[in-house]
Amino acid sequence: MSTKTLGPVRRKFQPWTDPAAKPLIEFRNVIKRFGDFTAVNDVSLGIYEREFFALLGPSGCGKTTLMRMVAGFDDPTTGDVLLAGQSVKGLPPYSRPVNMMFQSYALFPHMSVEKNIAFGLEMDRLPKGEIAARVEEMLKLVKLESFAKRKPHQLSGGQRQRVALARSLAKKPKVLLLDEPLGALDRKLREETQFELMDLQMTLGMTFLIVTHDQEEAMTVADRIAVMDHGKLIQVATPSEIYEQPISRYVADFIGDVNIIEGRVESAAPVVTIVSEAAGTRVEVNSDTAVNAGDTVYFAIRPEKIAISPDAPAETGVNALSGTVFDIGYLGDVSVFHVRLDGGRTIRATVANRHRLIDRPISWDDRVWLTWGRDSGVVLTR
Ligand SMILES: Nc1ncnc2c1ncn2[C@@H]1O[C@H](COP(=O)(O)OP(=O)(O)OP(=O)(O)O)[C@@H](O)[C@H]1O
Repeated sequence: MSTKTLGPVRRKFQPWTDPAAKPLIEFRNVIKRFGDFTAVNDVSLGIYEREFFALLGPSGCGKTTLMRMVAGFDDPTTGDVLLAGQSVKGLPPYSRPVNMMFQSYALFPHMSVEKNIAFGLEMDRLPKGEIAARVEEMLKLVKLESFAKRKPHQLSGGQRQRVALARSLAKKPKVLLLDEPLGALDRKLREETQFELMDLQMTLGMTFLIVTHDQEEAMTVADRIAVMDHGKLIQVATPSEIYEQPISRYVADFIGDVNIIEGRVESAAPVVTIVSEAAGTRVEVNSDTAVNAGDTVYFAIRPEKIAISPDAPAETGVNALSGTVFDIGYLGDVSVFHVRLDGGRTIRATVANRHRLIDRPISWDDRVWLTWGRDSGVVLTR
């Protein structure tokens, strides 16, 4: 199975960078209030045909509400939602070219797998032959051909989830909305199903909008991610941009692990030099962030970008801090070293375990050096 981000076709798939491209789904200054509570706060966003788009954020940030307004279960209080350039405000769910698959999907327990998949098509009174052909196609797509006659209780959780997916795909909606679609699956199955979803989405050429609070899932499946907080879009970008160039501490912290060092800009050019009293250090960064001497800023660096060594660095021009190891988290593939700097604060550095760990070269209470280059971290102003 292939990941689409590696494919040559997918690599060029960036309609959001094309000023002539028209979004398939568009939110225009959407505000949604429930009483005096604002669940969605002035969201403007375009999602393009064939895009796999993820809404990511903590519980209650407004992800599902945003999606429900596409599906037609809710309408904006103000602003507009458009599908293919047409406002869908006021249109009932069944008149929209959209289908929504819920986490707590309700398969009909008394119906077989094939009946479940056929249900929507029968409601639409499609000819019998066409329904049979479509059901067969869907069963093949989700690899459940041999399970057609079973009832939902005779399936595993993952298989049930695939039936729900087949059911929501059967009507071939232009847009499929997935609300935590893999929530019920264990980690291994979840990861496999993520790749299946990506393959399906590519094969069918559909537009997928997924809601998740699992950042790894969003990073894996999505072409772009919107990180939300309190009803607002904080950053909308590709997974790698979100990870490598977060625009704020909130985003940096929400996606993956990060060390954040607060400091003051000592000089802004040609490299940004930050002095941090709390960390007892000076950091040099190549940065595009517009800052001025004297500004308070935050230096953010991912643990895997910090090298850890018992020896002081030989090179000049790298950032180097010394400290003492006070904790080591062994995660199998990587080890996370918690290092207390001489100034008192803690930095985490991750090391890939490329060899089987029998004796650790670095252990508890060891004195170590942490080093990184000028391009390894980012400067954040908020
Ligand atoms: N019908 C409603 N009436 C009142 N408040 C609502 C209603 N629907 C949602 N809310 C509130 O709006 C906010 C956003 O809810 P929403 O379901 O969009 O969050 P979410 O980001 O999807 O969260 P989760 O990850 O927990 O599903 C929440 O604070 C929720 O309590």
